[in-house]
Amino acid sequence: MYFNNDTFGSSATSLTSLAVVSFVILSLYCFYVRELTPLRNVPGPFFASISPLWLITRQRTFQRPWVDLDLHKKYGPIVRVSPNEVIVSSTKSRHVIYGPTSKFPKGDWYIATGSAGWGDGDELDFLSELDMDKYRLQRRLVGPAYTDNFMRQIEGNLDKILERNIDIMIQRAGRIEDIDHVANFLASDCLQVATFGESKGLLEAGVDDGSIELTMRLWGYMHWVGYVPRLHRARKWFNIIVKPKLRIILAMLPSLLTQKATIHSKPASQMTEHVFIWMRKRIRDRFDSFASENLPTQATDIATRLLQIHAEKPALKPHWVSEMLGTNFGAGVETTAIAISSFLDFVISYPGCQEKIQKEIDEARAAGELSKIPKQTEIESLPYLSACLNESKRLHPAVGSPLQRVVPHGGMELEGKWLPAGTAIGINPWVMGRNKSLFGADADTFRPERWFEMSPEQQKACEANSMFFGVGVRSCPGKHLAQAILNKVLPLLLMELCWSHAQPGASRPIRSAFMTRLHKVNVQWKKRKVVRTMVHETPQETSAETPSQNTISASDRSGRNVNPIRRHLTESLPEATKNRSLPQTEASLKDADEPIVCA
Ligand code: HEM
Repeated sequence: MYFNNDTFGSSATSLTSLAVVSFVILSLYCFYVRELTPLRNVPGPFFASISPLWLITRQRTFQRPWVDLDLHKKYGPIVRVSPNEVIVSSTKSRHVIYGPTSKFPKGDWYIATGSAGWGDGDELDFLSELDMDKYRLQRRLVGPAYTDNFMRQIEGNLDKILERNIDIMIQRAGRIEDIDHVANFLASDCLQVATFGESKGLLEAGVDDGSIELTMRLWGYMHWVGYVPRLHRARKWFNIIVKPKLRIILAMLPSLLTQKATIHSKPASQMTEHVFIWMRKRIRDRFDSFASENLPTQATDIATRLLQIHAEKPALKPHWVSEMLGTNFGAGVETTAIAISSFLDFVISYPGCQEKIQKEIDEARAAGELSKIPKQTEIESLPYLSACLNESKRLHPAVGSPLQRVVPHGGMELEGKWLPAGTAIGINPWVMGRNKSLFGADADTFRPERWFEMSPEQQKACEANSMFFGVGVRSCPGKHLAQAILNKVLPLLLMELCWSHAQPGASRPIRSAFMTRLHKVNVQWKKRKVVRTMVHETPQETSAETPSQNTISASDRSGRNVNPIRRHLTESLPEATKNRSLPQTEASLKDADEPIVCA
């Protein structure tokens, strides 16, 4: 082929013209989104204001909590993080966006957590649901299976698995373990027994059955694709073409492969089927029992309770029951595991903290206020442990990304800036948990003592602003379930075991993909030498009135305005123990003389 100089010349000219035109269009676009839209007055990084790519690349660092904290430090209480998105940090904004009278719907980010055309639109999928009438109906229907009272009805199931698991952990003392794995195994076993009354014994098997890996991968995808929801919606075509069974296999494939690799090093007896396959079988069994009217009248697990509700109120459709049961695992395991692991990590790291909690536990045991497998309500006899839990909840909430909402019709002014309708807006729970106006100048520090220094009003304000379980109408439906597990597991783990980091002095690395886990933090534990026997093991009476599940309560179960932490402050622990009139049984006298040390 023959080209003359004119051909080269004209194609070079047209390329140059194309580049110039593209540059001009891009510059005009940048100028428009940066300077002519109503968000132009909101401070923030330049690139964030012209393209969502800035935010997506930050998401891909898996360090979103630190990104948002740094942004607020640099730019103030309102920051533009994308052409159409801002984050805010004040308690006032929190009230406006998420409060009881809020009209802010969930943002498009949540589309990525939904099915993108998998189903027929009639699913129960709380996290991504936008139809508020349907949402309210579904929450009302499933509500009785998640109340604080019902959690006490299923407590026996939790006791059994915890008794077994703590024995296994004692046998494994001295091993180096990833704290995230151990916490996931514990949380998964607890949620299995709470849901179905039985567990496949993940902690005992000591291997990921694929569920931990799968959940991590799913969040790894959802947390960034949420910022390009069109991409997720495009999957609808994939879902239409590929049959549902094949889709499930494809979704599970990476975790099945990982599971195989892990399990090969284990004896065959320890092999364990994927939790989602296990779950589907249990759901089918329950429906079969239901069809043959073999359901027990007294529900001791959530599956039975939901089927009872379905029998009473057919508006709770069978597939909604299945989906809600699946939610216990999809939404419950990782979050509960994060709460367990971050609490333990803080307690190990804060000098003297573990010893102080253990002393408190021993004193409560000796006073007959704490069972060998702690009851949910007995957490009230552990004010210092509760204060530590409050600290870890505020400093390391499970969700580490802003809870995205949308400015409603008409727009509004917030933090002195005008935000047009449709602007995405949110507060990161990590940011609210470190709010200095609530927690003081040292809000970034883990210091449980702060909870003893607060007035009841201050404590109430901290409680009301907690975002640990989400906020308002869209707050977590599983909070009583999760809190019931935490109230039992945390005292038990410290009653029986002494914890330490495998590499002392190491930092606390996180991996945040909406769910914010500790990343590769290795721990060890030893059995504690002395675990006191309780004077009398009779379970405490349960009460309909319960303290708030978000943080420690400002009033006791009888309704008196007694803050257990303040009570703890006024009666210092040793004094409180001295004043208790302990029954002088042989066991209590013998225990009182023994030193409490870690083996
Ligand atoms: C310690 C454990 C848990 C923590 C820290 C936690 C935290 C949260 C948070 C922060 C939200 C709000 C998310 C948002 O607004 O985007 C939420 C929502 C949700 N949680 Fe939990 N959760 C826990 C356990 C559970 C359990 C056990 C279940 C099982 C039922 C559950 C089910 C859900 C569901 C379905 C939603 C969506 C609600 C909605 O969007 O309206 N969570 N959770």
